[in-house]
Amino acid sequence: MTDHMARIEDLRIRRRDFEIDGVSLDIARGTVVGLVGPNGAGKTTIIRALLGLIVPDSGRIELAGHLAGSTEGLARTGIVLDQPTAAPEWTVGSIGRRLSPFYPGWDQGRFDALLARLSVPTKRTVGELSRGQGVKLSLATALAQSPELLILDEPSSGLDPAARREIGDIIREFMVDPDHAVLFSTHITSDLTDLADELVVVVRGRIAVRGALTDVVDDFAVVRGDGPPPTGGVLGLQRRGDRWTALIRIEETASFGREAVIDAASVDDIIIHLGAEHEEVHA
Ligand SMILES: Nc1ncnc2c1ncn2[C@@H]1O[C@H](COP(=O)(O)OP(=O)(O)OP(=O)(O)O)[C@@H](O)[C@H]1O
Repeated sequence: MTDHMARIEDLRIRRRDFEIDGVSLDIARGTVVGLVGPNGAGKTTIIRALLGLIVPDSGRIELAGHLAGSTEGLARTGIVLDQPTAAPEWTVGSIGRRLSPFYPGWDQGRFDALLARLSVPTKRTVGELSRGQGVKLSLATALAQSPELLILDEPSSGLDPAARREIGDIIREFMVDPDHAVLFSTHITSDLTDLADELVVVVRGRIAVRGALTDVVDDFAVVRGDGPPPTGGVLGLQRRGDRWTALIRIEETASFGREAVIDAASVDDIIIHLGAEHEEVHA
Protein backbone atom coordinates (compact mmCIF):
# COMPACT_ATOMS: atom_id res chain seq x y z
CA MET A 1 0.00 0.00 0.00
CA THR A 2 1.39 3.43 -0.92
CA ASP A 3 1.59 6.13 1.76
CA HIS A 4 -0.19 8.59 -0.50
CA MET A 5 -3.76 8.33 -1.76
CA ALA A 6 -3.18 10.65 -4.68
CA ARG A 7 -0.17 12.23 -6.33
CA ILE A 8 -0.01 14.95 -8.96
CA GLU A 9 3.38 15.67 -10.52
CA ASP A 10 4.07 18.76 -12.61
CA LEU A 11 0.54 19.06 -13.99
CA ARG A 12 0.15 21.39 -16.98
CA ILE A 13 -3.15 22.16 -18.67
CA ARG A 14 -3.28 24.99 -21.21
CA ARG A 15 -6.56 26.73 -22.02
CA ARG A 16 -7.07 29.76 -24.26
CA ASP A 17 -6.60 32.31 -21.48
CA PHE A 18 -5.75 30.13 -18.49
CA GLU A 19 -3.05 27.67 -17.54
CA ILE A 20 -2.46 25.11 -14.80
CA ASP A 21 1.23 25.70 -14.58
CA GLY A 22 3.31 22.93 -13.03
CA VAL A 23 1.11 21.89 -10.10
CA SER A 24 2.48 19.08 -7.90
CA LEU A 25 0.49 17.81 -4.95
CA ASP A 26 0.53 14.75 -2.70
CA ILE A 27 -2.45 13.66 -0.65
CA ALA A 28 -1.04 11.43 2.07
CA ARG A 29 -3.12 8.76 3.78
CA GLY A 30 -4.40 10.03 7.10
CA THR A 31 -4.62 13.66 5.97
CA VAL A 32 -7.36 16.11 5.07
CA VAL A 33 -6.12 18.57 2.46
CA GLY A 34 -8.02 21.85 2.05
CA LEU A 35 -7.86 23.27 -1.48
CA VAL A 36 -8.66 26.98 -1.58
CA GLY A 37 -8.17 29.95 -3.87
CA PRO A 38 -10.02 32.74 -5.68
CA ASN A 39 -12.71 32.08 -8.30
CA GLY A 40 -11.19 30.74 -11.48
CA ALA A 41 -7.87 29.85 -9.81
CA GLY A 42 -7.98 26.27 -11.15
CA LYS A 43 -9.22 24.17 -8.20
CA THR A 44 -11.94 22.34 -10.13
CA THR A 45 -9.62 21.88 -13.09
CA ILE A 46 -7.06 20.18 -10.81
CA ILE A 47 -9.78 17.96 -9.30
CA ARG A 48 -11.13 17.04 -12.74
CA ALA A 49 -7.64 16.11 -13.91
CA LEU A 50 -7.17 13.98 -10.77
CA LEU A 51 -10.38 12.13 -11.62
CA GLY A 52 -9.25 11.60 -15.22
CA LEU A 53 -12.04 13.83 -16.58
CA ILE A 54 -9.50 16.14 -18.23
CA VAL A 55 -6.48 14.91 -20.13
CA PRO A 56 -3.58 17.20 -19.16
CA ASP A 57 -1.01 18.54 -21.61
CA SER A 58 1.67 17.04 -19.40
CA GLY A 59 2.25 15.69 -15.91
CA ARG A 60 1.67 12.47 -14.08
CA ILE A 61 -1.36 11.73 -11.92
CA GLU A 62 -1.90 8.77 -9.64
CA LEU A 63 -5.14 8.05 -7.84
CA ALA A 64 -5.06 5.35 -5.15
CA GLY A 65 -1.89 3.91 -6.68
CA HIS A 66 -3.34 3.80 -10.22
CA LEU A 67 -3.11 6.18 -13.16
CA ALA A 68 -5.76 8.93 -13.29
CA GLY A 69 -9.01 7.81 -14.88
CA SER A 70 -8.39 4.10 -14.23
CA THR A 71 -11.35 2.08 -12.93
CA GLU A 72 -9.24 0.80 -10.01
CA GLY A 73 -8.39 4.30 -8.82
CA LEU A 74 -11.95 5.61 -9.19
CA ALA A 75 -13.37 2.56 -7.38
CA ARG A 76 -11.50 3.69 -4.24
CA THR A 77 -12.57 7.30 -4.57
CA GLY A 78 -15.82 8.89 -3.41
CA ILE A 79 -16.65 12.12 -5.20
CA VAL A 80 -18.90 14.94 -3.97
CA LEU A 81 -19.55 17.71 -6.46
CA ASP A 82 -21.87 20.66 -5.91
CA GLN A 83 -24.73 18.82 -7.56
CA PRO A 84 -25.89 15.19 -7.42
CA THR A 85 -24.46 12.80 -9.96
CA ALA A 86 -27.57 10.53 -9.94
CA ALA A 87 -30.25 10.83 -12.67
CA PRO A 88 -32.91 13.49 -11.82
CA GLU A 89 -35.85 11.10 -12.30
CA TRP A 90 -34.59 8.47 -9.81
CA THR A 91 -36.16 8.45 -6.38
CA VAL A 92 -33.60 8.83 -3.61
CA GLY A 93 -34.75 5.54 -2.06
CA SER A 94 -34.04 3.63 -5.29
CA ILE A 95 -30.44 4.81 -5.68
CA GLY A 96 -28.89 1.99 -3.65
CA ARG A 97 -30.59 -0.67 -5.79
CA ARG A 98 -29.53 1.11 -8.97
CA LEU A 99 -25.91 1.89 -8.08
CA SER A 100 -24.86 -1.02 -5.86
CA PRO A 101 -24.13 -3.41 -8.79
CA PHE A 102 -21.46 -0.97 -9.99
CA TYR A 103 -19.69 -0.59 -6.63
CA PRO A 104 -18.25 -3.75 -5.05
CA GLY A 105 -17.89 -1.96 -1.71
CA TRP A 106 -21.48 -0.58 -1.65
CA ASP A 107 -22.76 -0.45 1.94
CA GLN A 108 -26.55 -0.06 1.88
CA GLY A 109 -26.78 0.21 5.68
CA ARG A 110 -24.34 3.10 5.66
CA PHE A 111 -26.20 4.79 2.79
CA ASP A 112 -29.56 4.55 4.58
CA ALA A 113 -28.06 5.74 7.87
CA LEU A 114 -26.44 8.77 6.21
CA LEU A 115 -29.66 9.73 4.39
CA ALA A 116 -31.52 9.60 7.71
CA ARG A 117 -28.80 11.51 9.58
CA LEU A 118 -28.70 14.21 6.91
CA SER A 119 -32.52 14.33 6.60
CA VAL A 120 -32.56 13.64 2.85
CA PRO A 121 -36.17 12.77 1.87
CA THR A 122 -36.06 9.29 0.35
CA LYS A 123 -39.43 9.44 -1.45
CA ARG A 124 -38.49 12.47 -3.57
CA THR A 125 -36.77 12.22 -6.92
CA VAL A 126 -33.22 13.53 -7.24
CA GLY A 127 -34.51 16.36 -9.44
CA GLU A 128 -36.91 17.48 -6.69
CA LEU A 129 -34.18 17.89 -4.06
CA SER A 130 -33.00 21.30 -2.95
CA ARG A 131 -29.39 22.18 -3.72
CA GLY A 132 -28.26 21.39 -0.18
CA GLN A 133 -30.19 18.11 -0.11
CA GLY A 134 -28.48 17.20 -3.39
CA VAL A 135 -25.05 17.75 -1.84
CA LYS A 136 -26.02 15.60 1.15
CA LEU A 137 -27.20 12.86 -1.22
CA SER A 138 -23.86 13.05 -3.06
CA LEU A 139 -21.99 12.65 0.22
CA ALA A 140 -24.11 9.66 1.27
CA THR A 141 -23.61 8.08 -2.17
CA ALA A 142 -19.85 8.71 -2.08
CA LEU A 143 -19.41 7.22 1.41
CA ALA A 144 -21.67 4.21 0.69
CA GLN A 145 -19.07 3.16 -1.90
CA SER A 146 -16.64 2.54 1.02
CA PRO A 147 -13.95 4.76 -0.51
CA GLU A 148 -10.42 5.32 0.81
CA LEU A 149 -10.20 8.79 -0.70
CA LEU A 150 -13.01 11.33 -0.52
CA ILE A 151 -12.90 14.31 -2.87
CA LEU A 152 -15.30 17.19 -2.22
CA ASP A 153 -15.44 20.07 -4.70
CA GLU A 154 -17.07 23.10 -3.05
CA PRO A 155 -19.76 21.11 -1.24
CA SER A 156 -20.48 23.82 1.33
CA SER A 157 -21.96 26.53 -0.87
CA GLY A 158 -25.57 25.27 -0.70
CA LEU A 159 -25.47 24.06 2.89
CA ASP A 160 -26.89 25.68 6.01
CA PRO A 161 -24.54 26.03 9.03
CA ALA A 162 -25.96 22.96 10.82
CA ALA A 163 -25.49 20.82 7.70
CA ARG A 164 -21.94 22.11 7.22
CA ARG A 165 -21.11 21.17 10.80
CA GLU A 166 -22.71 17.72 10.31
CA ILE A 167 -20.64 17.16 7.17
CA GLY A 168 -17.50 18.17 9.09
CA ASP A 169 -18.38 15.53 11.71
CA ILE A 170 -18.97 12.90 9.01
CA ILE A 171 -15.57 13.69 7.45
CA ARG A 172 -13.91 13.37 10.90
CA GLU A 173 -15.56 9.97 11.35
CA PHE A 174 -14.32 8.94 7.90
CA MET A 175 -10.81 9.97 8.96
CA VAL A 176 -10.81 7.68 11.99
CA ASP A 177 -9.35 5.09 9.59
CA PRO A 178 -5.69 6.20 9.21
CA ASP A 179 -5.57 4.86 5.63
CA HIS A 180 -8.22 7.30 4.47
CA ALA A 181 -7.64 10.75 2.99
CA VAL A 182 -9.76 13.73 1.95
CA LEU A 183 -9.33 16.52 -0.59
CA PHE A 184 -11.78 19.32 0.25
CA SER A 185 -12.13 22.36 -2.00
CA THR A 186 -14.11 25.21 -0.46
CA HIS A 187 -14.65 28.96 -0.35
CA ILE A 188 -15.94 28.76 3.22
CA THR A 189 -12.52 28.58 4.79
CA SER A 190 -13.88 28.40 8.34
CA ASP A 191 -15.09 24.89 7.43
CA LEU A 192 -11.43 23.84 7.30
CA THR A 193 -10.68 24.89 10.88
CA ASP A 194 -10.15 21.81 13.07
CA LEU A 195 -10.64 19.65 9.97
CA ALA A 196 -7.86 20.21 7.44
CA ASP A 197 -4.32 19.09 8.22
CA GLU A 198 -2.88 20.76 5.17
CA LEU A 199 -3.80 23.83 3.21
CA VAL A 200 -3.10 24.34 -0.48
CA VAL A 201 -3.75 27.82 -1.87
CA VAL A 202 -4.10 27.92 -5.65
CA VAL A 203 -3.77 31.28 -7.39
CA ARG A 204 -3.85 31.76 -11.16
CA GLY A 205 -3.16 28.09 -11.93
CA ARG A 206 -0.23 27.66 -9.54
CA ILE A 207 0.18 26.54 -5.96
CA ALA A 208 0.96 29.83 -4.19
CA VAL A 209 1.14 28.48 -0.63
CA ARG A 210 1.09 25.03 0.88
CA GLY A 211 1.71 23.65 4.33
CA ALA A 212 0.20 22.52 7.59
CA LEU A 213 -2.90 24.68 8.13
CA THR A 214 -1.64 26.12 11.42
CA ASP A 215 1.86 26.83 10.03
CA VAL A 216 0.49 28.60 6.95
CA VAL A 217 -1.61 30.97 9.02
CA ASP A 218 1.32 31.62 11.39
CA ASP A 219 3.62 32.44 8.44
CA PHE A 220 1.76 35.57 7.33
CA ALA A 221 0.57 38.89 8.71
CA VAL A 222 -1.52 41.79 7.39
CA VAL A 223 -0.28 45.40 7.56
CA ARG A 224 -2.82 48.23 7.34
CA GLY A 225 -2.28 51.85 6.47
CA ASP A 226 -3.20 54.80 4.29
CA GLY A 227 -1.34 56.96 1.82
CA PRO A 228 1.38 55.50 -0.39
CA PRO A 229 1.52 51.72 0.15
CA PRO A 230 4.78 49.93 0.89
CA THR A 231 6.49 47.96 -1.84
CA GLY A 232 9.26 45.82 -0.27
CA GLY A 233 8.16 42.53 1.23
CA VAL A 234 4.56 42.89 0.08
CA LEU A 235 3.07 39.66 -1.30
CA GLY A 236 -0.32 41.12 -2.15
CA LEU A 237 -2.03 44.47 -1.80
CA GLN A 238 -5.68 45.47 -1.42
CA ARG A 239 -6.70 49.12 -1.78
CA ARG A 240 -9.89 50.94 -0.81
CA GLY A 241 -9.55 54.58 -1.69
CA ASP A 242 -6.58 55.87 0.24
CA ARG A 243 -6.48 52.91 2.59
CA TRP A 244 -4.56 49.74 1.89
CA THR A 245 -3.83 46.36 3.45
CA ALA A 246 -0.79 44.31 2.53
CA LEU A 247 0.05 40.65 3.07
CA ILE A 248 3.59 40.07 4.32
CA ARG A 249 5.65 37.19 5.67
CA ILE A 250 5.71 37.25 9.46
CA GLU A 251 9.50 37.76 9.49
CA GLU A 252 9.05 41.05 7.58
CA THR A 253 7.02 42.53 10.45
CA ALA A 254 9.97 44.38 12.01
CA SER A 255 10.75 46.25 8.78
CA PHE A 256 7.39 48.08 8.92
CA GLY A 257 8.27 50.16 11.98
CA ARG A 258 6.41 50.75 15.23
CA GLU A 259 3.67 52.94 13.78
CA ALA A 260 2.43 50.20 11.40
CA VAL A 261 -0.79 48.38 12.30
CA ILE A 262 -0.08 44.68 11.90
CA ASP A 263 -2.59 41.88 12.48
CA ALA A 264 -2.53 38.10 12.24
CA ALA A 265 -3.56 36.90 8.76
CA SER A 266 -6.55 34.61 8.30
CA VAL A 267 -6.80 32.09 5.47
CA ASP A 268 -9.23 34.50 3.79
CA ASP A 269 -6.65 37.32 4.08
CA ILE A 270 -4.07 35.11 2.39
CA ILE A 271 -6.42 34.19 -0.48
CA ILE A 272 -7.71 37.75 -1.00
CA HIS A 273 -4.25 39.34 -1.03
CA LEU A 274 -2.48 36.70 -3.09
CA GLY A 275 -5.38 36.74 -5.56
CA ALA A 276 -5.33 40.54 -5.92
CA GLU A 277 -3.69 41.88 -9.02
CA HIS A 278 -1.94 45.15 -8.39
CA GLU A 279 0.96 46.74 -10.20
CA GLU A 280 2.53 47.64 -6.86
CA VAL A 281 2.83 44.01 -5.73
CA HIS A 282 6.36 42.66 -5.51
CA ALA A 283 6.12 38.97 -4.65
N1 LIG B 1 -13.74 23.85 -20.52
C1 LIG B 1 -13.05 24.96 -20.35
N2 LIG B 1 -12.52 25.61 -21.40
C2 LIG B 1 -11.80 26.75 -21.24
N3 LIG B 1 -11.54 27.29 -20.04
C3 LIG B 1 -12.05 26.68 -18.97
C4 LIG B 1 -12.83 25.49 -19.05
N4 LIG B 1 -13.17 25.12 -17.80
C5 LIG B 1 -12.66 26.05 -16.97
N5 LIG B 1 -11.99 26.98 -17.68
C6 LIG B 1 -11.28 28.15 -17.13
O1 LIG B 1 -10.25 27.64 -16.30
C7 LIG B 1 -10.06 28.53 -15.20
C8 LIG B 1 -10.10 27.72 -13.91
O2 LIG B 1 -11.41 27.25 -13.68
P1 LIG B 1 -11.76 26.33 -12.44
O3 LIG B 1 -13.20 25.95 -12.56
O4 LIG B 1 -10.76 25.24 -12.34
O5 LIG B 1 -11.53 27.34 -11.24
P2 LIG B 1 -11.93 27.20 -9.71
O6 LIG B 1 -10.70 27.55 -8.92
O7 LIG B 1 -12.55 25.89 -9.43
O8 LIG B 1 -12.97 28.39 -9.59
P3 LIG B 1 -14.30 28.60 -8.70
O9 LIG B 1 -13.81 28.87 -7.30
O10 LIG B 1 -14.90 29.82 -9.33
O11 LIG B 1 -15.16 27.39 -8.83
C9 LIG B 1 -11.13 29.60 -15.31
O12 LIG B 1 -10.55 30.74 -15.88
C10 LIG B 1 -12.15 29.00 -16.24
O13 LIG B 1 -12.81 30.00 -16.96
